[in-house]
Amino acid sequence: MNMPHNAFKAALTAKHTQYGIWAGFTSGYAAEIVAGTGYDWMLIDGEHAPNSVPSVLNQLQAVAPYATAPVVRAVTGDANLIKQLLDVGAQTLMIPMVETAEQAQALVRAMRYPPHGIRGVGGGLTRATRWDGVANYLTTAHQELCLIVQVESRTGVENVEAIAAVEGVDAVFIGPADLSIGLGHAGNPGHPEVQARIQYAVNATLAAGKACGILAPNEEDARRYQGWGCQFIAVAIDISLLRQSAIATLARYREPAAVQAPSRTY
Ligand SMILES: O=C(O)C(=O)C[C@H](O)[C@@H](O)CO
Repeated sequence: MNMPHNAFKAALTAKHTQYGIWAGFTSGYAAEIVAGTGYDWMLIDGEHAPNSVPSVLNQLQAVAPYATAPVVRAVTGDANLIKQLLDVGAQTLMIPMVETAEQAQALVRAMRYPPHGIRGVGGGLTRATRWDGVANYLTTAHQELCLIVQVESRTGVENVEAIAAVEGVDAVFIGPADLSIGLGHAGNPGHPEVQARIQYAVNATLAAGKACGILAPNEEDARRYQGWGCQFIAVAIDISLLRQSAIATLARYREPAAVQAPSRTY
């Protein structure tokens, strides 16, 4: 059996933007609905959605038949958690709040087998190897694995050149919500200081020859970041889409005062 192809990693060098959607429902059923809608990639969020390794596995299995590539965000860069997520078959990992090149190097090592890293061998127990069905998994796995580090703090942006330059880091993903609150502009990623740092981080990442991504559910933001050179942009969050649509539908029938105004992080 051949190694499953990582369509997300392959597309990072494509000329056209990869549009993604945040998947926060933690269920295979909901993830499959999202995967059937045609986005290039979807983010299974293990940081802020209440996911576990088994629930991530369930979603990876549910979306496997679809063209939408799953990206899994871990809650931390812990090497043991990374090992488990890779073993259940995640091929692209996003790790939040990376602030130094040393942290990025440790993440690369967590994703690679010795002598290049510290990943333990799960072998025939793991979905990643298709229970030992994939030939030469131990020596070729790294070719289809993809590491995205999140830069989303003042310190992270200060160190972004060094972070992006780390061999084995495939992409940098900017977190506008955390960056804005960290800079003292809670809920205001559009603040000029935040925007200046985002643009700086995008430029530095591209200059290092790495791909840059960002979350931008607001269309104007998404198009601006696209213009700055971001190659993969999450333009929607499934939970927000449901809530906004539910509110808008009810608003067509109820008095405006009786309908909740949606509040936004972005
Ligand atoms: O800082 C950000 O922006 C992110 O990292 C994304 C948020 O965590 C996202 O979950 C908000 O919905």
